[in-house]
Parts: sequence; C-alpha cells; structure tokens
Amino acid sequence: MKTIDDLQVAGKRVFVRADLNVPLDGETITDDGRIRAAVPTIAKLVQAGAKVIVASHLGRPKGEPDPRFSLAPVARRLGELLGKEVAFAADTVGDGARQVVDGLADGDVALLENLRFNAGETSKDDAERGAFADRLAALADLYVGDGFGAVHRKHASVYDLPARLPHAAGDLIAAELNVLKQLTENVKRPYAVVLGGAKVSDKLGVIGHLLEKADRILIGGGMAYTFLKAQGHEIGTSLLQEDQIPAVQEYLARAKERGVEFVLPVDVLVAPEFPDLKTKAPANPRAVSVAEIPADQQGLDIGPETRKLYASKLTDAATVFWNGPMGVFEHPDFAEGTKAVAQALVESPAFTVVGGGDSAAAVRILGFDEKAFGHISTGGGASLEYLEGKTLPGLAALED
Ligand SMILES: Nc1ncnc2c1ncn2[C@@H]1O[C@H](COP(=O)(O)OP(=O)(O)O)[C@@H](O)[C@H]1O
Ligand SMILES: O=C(OP(=O)(O)O)[C@H](O)COP(=O)(O)O
Repeated sequence: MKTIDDLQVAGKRVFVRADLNVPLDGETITDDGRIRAAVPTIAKLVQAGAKVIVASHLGRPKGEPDPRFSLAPVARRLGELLGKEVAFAADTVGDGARQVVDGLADGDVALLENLRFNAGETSKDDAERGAFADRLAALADLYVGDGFGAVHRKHASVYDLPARLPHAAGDLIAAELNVLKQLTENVKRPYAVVLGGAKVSDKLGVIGHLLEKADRILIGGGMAYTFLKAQGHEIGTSLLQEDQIPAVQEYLARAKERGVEFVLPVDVLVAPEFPDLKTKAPANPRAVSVAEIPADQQGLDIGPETRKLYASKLTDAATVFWNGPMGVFEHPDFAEGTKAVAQALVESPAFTVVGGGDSAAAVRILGFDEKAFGHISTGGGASLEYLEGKTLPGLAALED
C-alpha cells in the first residue's frame, strides 16, 4: 500500500475520503474525535501544497439531500482545527462542488456535502456506483483513502473511486492498522471482547469468528436482547434481530463446545419508551432481572448486577477489545453500564482497544481520559471486520 509520501501532491487536486461521521445534536457536534483524527493527513497535504478535497458520509440518509445530515457543521469545526478556512460545497458532484474545487489554490481545503446524499454512493449495483465514482473522479487528480471507519463498506467513494485515480493510504489508516495488527498476531490471553451498540445486524456475524479467537465474550447494549430472546427470555419491546435467533443459538452452543466463556446480562434497566435524547427528561428506569422484563418495556442499559459482573470479567484480562456502548449512554439514566465498562478498562492492566464512532465518543463524553486506553479506534464495524480477517473493500482498493 502506498502512503501519502509516495505521491507527488504539490499543485494537484487530492481527494481525501475521510470518515467525519460524528454524533450531532441538531447542528452541535457532541464529539469531534473523528474530525481531529482526520486532521494530520489533511494538514500534511496542505503543507505539501495540494488542493485538498475532503469528502465523507454522515449518518444514514436515504440517497437524497436531507438537511439533518448536512456536513456544514463539520466544515466549520474542521476549519477551526486546521486553523484555516474550509470551503464548503453545498453538493457533492454538482455545480456547487465543481465551483468550490475550481476555486481552490494550492494549500486550500474544501469539504464536499454528504456523499450519501447521492444514491450512487451506497448502491449495490456496480454500474450505478461506478457512474457516481466517475463523477467524483472528475473532481480530482489523486485519491487518499483515510476514512478508516468506513473501509468495510463497498461504497463508491471507498471502493470504486480509488480504482479510477492514482491512490495511497492516509496516516490515520496506517496508524489504525498498525495497532489492530497486534490483535491478530500473538494476542496476550485471556483475550476478552465486549460487544454492544445498536448496529446489531451488522455486527452479530463477527461473533462466529470471535469464537475462534477470544477466551471471553461479553454482550451488552442493543445486541444483548437477541441473545436473551434466544435463551427463551421475554424481552418486551427491546431491540431484536429476530431472523438471527437460530444463528445466536448456534453461537451459544459452539461457545460451550469450545470452552469460550459467553457472558450475558443478568439484569437490565427498562423504561416504557426510548428516552428523549434532546431534553434528557428523566426516563424513570427500573432495574429488573432478565427473567422479568415486562412485555411493554424496553431494555436500555445493563443493570447494576451486570455492571459488577462485567467489571470482574474484564479486570483480569490481558487483552480487551470493546465495540458498542452497553446502553443508550447519550441519556444520563442509561449511561452507567457504559461507564462501568470504561472504568473497568481504565483500571485493568490489559492492552485495551476501544473501537467505534459511538463507543469512542462515549468514552470521551463520559469524561474518561483517552490516554488511559491502549488505543481508541475510529472504526467499530471496520475494526471488527478487520479482526475477523475479512478483505475490507476500502483497504483492498488501496493496494497497488
Ligand atoms: N439497549 C439499547 N437499545 C437501543 N439502542 C442502544 C442500546 N444500547 C446502546 N444503544 C445505542 O447504540 C448506539 C451505538 O451503536 P453502534 O453504532 O453499533 O456503536 P459504534 O458506533 O461504537 O460502533 C448508541 O447510539 C446507543 O444509544
Ligand atoms: O460510524 C461508523 O461505523 P461504526 O458505528 O461501526 O463505528 C462509520 O462511519 C460507518 O458508518 P455506517 O455503519 O453507517 O456505514
């Protein structure tokens, strides 16, 4: 894989595919970690006299413009962090983008609007994705892939565009791979993996692989309820991936056979409704045993007994990989589970890696010092699929 140093970038239009998918509360960025992580590569290109065109997705809009997912607030924050103006293009490949790119002088930076405002970005149809990649390619001379959090996506800007332009990996991707490699070679045992979050269908699949690698798997967050249901518990209105129940039962059986310790919640915090993350109005949660989840309530965090159990399972591990918050940490009533896991990692002598946009944001928002962890990765799904040994489209596309 080439790096930026292998490219002649001075005077060239360089397209940087970053992952600036940050959590927003309206137009307020609640955690700018992914923007900060993108800065070194962009600053290096500025320094080298490139015309830098940054592009990213944000959230999951439906292939058309949606102001709730605009990258405009991100352009402002990126400008502050770089200490220079970032021209914001109000579209991705249209007149707005072309005008902004044409106006760039050497060392200038532009940010395009959300790539996912175009259906071609995420299309499963190769021709549709390719046509969008052709339009992106027309904007630039060179391509730098640096959006580690999105390298597991076979999307136009991640996979098809680098095939159309001379390309290299940015510094963030290089740094992420450097650390994650340590979890694929000679991992120190006991090796514990903690999985939670809400992207359940995306992430359940990696458990099959983790059963071959990890000594202990702890499940929390929205992921836990499909397991509890598979064990015969009623889960009320909690997040459920019904079609995955047979797969989950197979994982539980295989874990037993292989002697992998599978740890599931023994109690959870429930409430009648998903909490209001804007007003943060009290949600009046109740701690119940997993055998007693009421039919009209949903599980939104692990309970106090589970917090203690999970902490005890993490403190004597030698390596821990964690992706996915234990609860809806954005609301203070459901943040304690995520806090307890973060605290256990901070206190553990283990080599600890936290991965994922929301997991990394949670650690910082809840007030933990980033330096207390071995590594905080910008990618959740991406790091999980990397650890799984899968070929990641966005990395394969950067190979020579
Ligand atoms: N029990 C739950 N029910 C619904 N959502 C949950 C639950 N637990 C955690 N979440 C949500 O999961 C989201 C993060 O999930 P995900 O995107 O998979 O993590 P990451 O970005 O770290 O990879 C958070 O916004 C959090 O509110
Ligand atoms: O937030 C992301 O992934 P993550 O939640 O697994 O860390 C990436 O920006 C990818 O976003 P996507 O899962 O909508 O493709």
